[in-house]
Amino acid sequence: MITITNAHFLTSASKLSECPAPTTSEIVMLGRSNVGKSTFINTLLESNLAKSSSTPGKTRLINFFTSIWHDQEKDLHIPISLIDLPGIGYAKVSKQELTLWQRNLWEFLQQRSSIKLFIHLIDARHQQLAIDSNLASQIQAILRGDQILLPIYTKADKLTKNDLAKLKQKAALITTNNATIARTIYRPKSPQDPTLLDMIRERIFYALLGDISTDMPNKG
Ligand SMILES: Nc1nc2c(ncn2[C@@H]2O[C@H](COP(=O)(O)OP(=O)(O)OP(=O)(O)O)[C@@H](O)[C@H]2O)c(=O)[nH]1
Ligand SMILES: [Mg+2]
Repeated sequence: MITITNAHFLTSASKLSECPAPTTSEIVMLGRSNVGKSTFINTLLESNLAKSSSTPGKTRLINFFTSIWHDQEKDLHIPISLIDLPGIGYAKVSKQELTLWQRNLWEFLQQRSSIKLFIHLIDARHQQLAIDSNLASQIQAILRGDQILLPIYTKADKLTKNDLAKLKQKAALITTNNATIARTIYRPKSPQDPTLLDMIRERIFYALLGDISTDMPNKG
C-alpha cells in the first residue's frame, strides 16, 4: 500500500528558465484542456491543491506540487513532484500567445530531464482524437531511456455500461501488450475507492521507478 504525505504546492513557472532546480523525480500531467489533469493530481494526492474548473483553460502555468510517497511493504520513501500543465492545444488565446506557449512547453518537456514519467490523460469518451495521437507521438519522439509514457483514461464514469465494459477489455488487452491503461478513479460524491486508488498509485510509483514489468491488474 502506498501512502502519501507532505503534499504541498511548490511554485508556478511559465517556462523552463523559471522552473525551480529539480530536487526529486517528477511526473508531468499532459492532455487536452478539461480532460482532468488538475483533478487527477488532487485525486492522487487526496488534496485540493491543484485548481480545477469545469471551464477549459483553468491551468495557465506550469505548477509544481511536491509530496513524499511511502511503500510500506517495501519500506521505500521517495519524494516525488507532480507537475500540472495547461491543456495541450488550448485555443482561446491569441495565436501569438499559443505559439509562444507551445515553444515554451516543448522546451520544458524536452529539457527537464528530472521528469521520469509522462502521464497522458485521455478522455474515455473520445479515445481516438488526432490531438491525442499527435501528442503521444511527439512525446515518444523525445522520450529518453529513463522516461516512460503512461496513458490513463479519465471520465470513464461518463461512459455507458457497454462502453465501460469495452474500455475494461481494451485496458486488459493493451496491458498484455505491455502498454498500460488505468481506469478513472474519479468519485466526486462518494469516498475514494481505496483499492483502486492504491492500485493506480502503485502503478504510477513503480513506473516512475522504471519498473514497467508489473502489469496492472484489471480489478475494480
Ligand atoms: N465526471 C468526471 N468529471 C471529471 C473527471 N476528471 C475531471 N472532471 C471534471 O472535469 C472538469 C475539468 O477538470 P480539470 O481537472 O480542471 O481539467 P484540466 O485538464 O486540468 O483542465 P485545464 O486546466 O483547463 O487544462 C472539472 O469540472 C472536473 O470536476 C472524471 O474522471 N469524471
Ligand atoms: Mg488544469
